[in-house]
Amino acid sequence: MSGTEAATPLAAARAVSKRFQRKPDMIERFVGRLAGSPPPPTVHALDDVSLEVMKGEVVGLVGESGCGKSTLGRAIAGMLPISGGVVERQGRDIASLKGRDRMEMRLRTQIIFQDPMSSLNPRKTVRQIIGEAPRVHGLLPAGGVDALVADLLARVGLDTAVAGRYPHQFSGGQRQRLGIARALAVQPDFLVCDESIAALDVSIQAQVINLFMELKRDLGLTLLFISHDLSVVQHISDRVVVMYLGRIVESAPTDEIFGPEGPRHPYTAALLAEVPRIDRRGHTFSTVKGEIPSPLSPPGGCHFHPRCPFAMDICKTTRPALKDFEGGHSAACHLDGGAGLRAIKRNTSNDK
Ligand SMILES: Nc1ncnc2c1ncn2[C@@H]1O[C@H](COP(=O)(O)OP(=O)(O)OP(=O)(O)O)[C@@H](O)[C@H]1O
Repeated sequence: MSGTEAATPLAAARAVSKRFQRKPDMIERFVGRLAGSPPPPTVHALDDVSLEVMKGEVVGLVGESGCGKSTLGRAIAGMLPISGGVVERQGRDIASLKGRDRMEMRLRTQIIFQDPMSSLNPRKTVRQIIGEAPRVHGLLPAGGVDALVADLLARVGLDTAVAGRYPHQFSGGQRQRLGIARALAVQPDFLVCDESIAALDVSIQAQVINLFMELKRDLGLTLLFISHDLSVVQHISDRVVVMYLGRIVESAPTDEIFGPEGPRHPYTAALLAEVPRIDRRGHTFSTVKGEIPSPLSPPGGCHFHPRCPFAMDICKTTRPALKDFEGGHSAACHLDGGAGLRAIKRNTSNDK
């Protein structure tokens, strides 16, 4: 470094930034080095995923960390560009919409994140946080911001007197309620709840789940409920969708997947086996073995085959199609001619 030597990292950063201002060609040289390095590896966070959510439905989306749940939720909410395929709302491709139509469609899907603190502006009051988006988008009711804020606070179970407070003055559960109130302020009909209760104490989790159920009932909301916790998903969802390494491997009504017939895919069975339940003695096949493979180089054929206790040769080479069965159940598995675990379960119970 020429000229004055920077004494602290901050001073050094300032000095570098000044040099860039004086010599813009240095930026070009820096970019040139990056461009010459090998291209970064590509992760296909979603691989030929197709998900339909019906109006008023609660869909639980489960799977191990990194399988693509959040990516799918964000893509549905229009927060992430997708490299192929479409996201449709009532038959309309949301990417094809322009101007006001596009904005209205975006507002109709809102995401509730895991950590409300990181998505609530700490410098703004509750009134500002809740009132901002509806004001910007011309969605304020006749009574103005105050009426809207009071209505939403009451709806999420908070005292209307807290409108002048800041996010740090609330507990974790209360902040999540604020996050929900802010989402509701733009009148969505579809909420993507991305691990929305994962950071809360168990007793608070139950309260927030009940709030989601009340909102669904009272406002006719549709929910995509992303969670690691299968017992929560069982409680809240009408349908369970299971993802593994960017693919949907099973989708079924909750009653069926948690009922006596159980899942058709060994991965779902392994996930379920890890949920402690007193009524499932003799129902457990295996627990999921080993680490989830790197999404940078997923295994060929069925991505789950290296961990599957029932893997066959075909599983190593051929991707199983997601096959539809009666009752709205679908699974992607080569077992039992594509019927999944059912034959093995039947044989196991006959042997007893
Ligand atoms: N911004 C990003 N840049 C690069 N890779 C990403 C990005 N976001 C996600 N990924 C990758 O995409 C894959 C899917 O990630 P995603 O967060 O959707 O999974 P997830 O199932 O929601 O995991 P978790 O339960 O841990 O949140 C992972 O391999 C992840 O590393």
